[in-house]
Amino acid sequence: MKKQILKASSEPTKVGVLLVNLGTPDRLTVTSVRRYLREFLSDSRVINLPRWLWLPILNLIVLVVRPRKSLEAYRKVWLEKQDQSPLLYYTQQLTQKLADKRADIELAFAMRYGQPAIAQQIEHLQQKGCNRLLIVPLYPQYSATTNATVVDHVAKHLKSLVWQPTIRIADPWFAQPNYINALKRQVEQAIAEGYQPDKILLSFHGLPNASIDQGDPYYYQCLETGRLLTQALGKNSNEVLVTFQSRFGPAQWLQPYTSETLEALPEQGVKKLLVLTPGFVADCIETLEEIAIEGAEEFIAAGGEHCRVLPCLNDSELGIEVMDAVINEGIAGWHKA
Ligand SMILES: C=CC1=C(C)c2cc3[nH]c(cc4nc(cc5[nH]c(cc1n2)c(C)c5CCC(=O)O)C(CCC(=O)O)=C4C)c(C)c3C=C
Ligand SMILES: [Fe+2]
Ligand SMILES: [Fe+2]
Repeated sequence: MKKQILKASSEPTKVGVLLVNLGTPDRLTVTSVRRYLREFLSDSRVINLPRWLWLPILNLIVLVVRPRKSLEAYRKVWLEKQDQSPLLYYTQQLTQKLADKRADIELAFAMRYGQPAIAQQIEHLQQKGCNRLLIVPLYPQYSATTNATVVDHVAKHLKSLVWQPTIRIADPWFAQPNYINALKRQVEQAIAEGYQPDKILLSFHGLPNASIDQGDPYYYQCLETGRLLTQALGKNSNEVLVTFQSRFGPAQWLQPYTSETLEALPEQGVKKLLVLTPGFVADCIETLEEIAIEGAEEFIAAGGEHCRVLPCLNDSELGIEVMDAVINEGIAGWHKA
């Protein structure tokens, strides 16, 4: 036994990077959507209500009503050829392209809810010889509902290990010049292609106001991304709006709400709109169905003429550059000579 530890500890140290996204249904079935929603919405980092109150609501109402409704939304954006949800596909592609670019590190991805599981992927990286791990929650802006639950889950797995890898958690990159510049270049490209919007709208995933009151910095990090992008584009806060989408449940969430704004803008003379969803690394049901399909329809129905929704950075060149910089910052000092 001792011998084995000695042998292992004299082996060179490899760096592993684990990208962690939210999670998504495996298949286009009610059962699969229900399983995913059950795991996601049972997380007390996501729904911060007493369990005795929330679990009956979840099991008797939400998991009865919502899976069918969500399935219809997933059906509209499901990637037929791959038979995968967009979130899984783009996360996989991003990981693959980063791995192709980076021979110096081992890369893998996991999902916080569902497959591939965090524990399984940490084990996989350890088997590849990595005893230094950078965990990258795939969210530019930090929230306890997304980032902290990843860290909780990693820690839960580490608790079962005798020889734990050394762990680092990547910083959120809401203000990183590479990220702001990538968003700026996306906007500039749309304009260069001849699309001259009256306004630009940045729609971030929402959060209950109560989370912010409890100290979650998410709102301020979204506003900072918005401010820096506005500045980089040489525009003002009347030309670039920040709104919040995907409200869930009856509580007050961050405002202004995206859908109310989309409905109000045409009346204010905004006929041509450019929309970005900079809080999402990869396109998913929230960007493709809620914004690019439903949101655009709401804008047109309210009298708007054109609503162009840009894709997330996904596995584009710009997206790879952003994540490459996040990784470099995260593993600084871990590089071997
Ligand atoms: C981008 C960051 C995200 C934050 C912050 C976030 C908080 C948050 N979300 C819910 C409830 C739901 N979110 C859902 C989907 C979803 N959420 C994010 C990201 C953030 N969520 C992504 C990337 C996705 C898409 C997943 C996909 O498969 O494409 C859903 C499910 C959608 C549906 O079934 O209709 C719910 C529900 C809460 C309550 C919350 C913070 C309190
Ligand atoms: Fe969400
Ligand atoms: Fe949604």
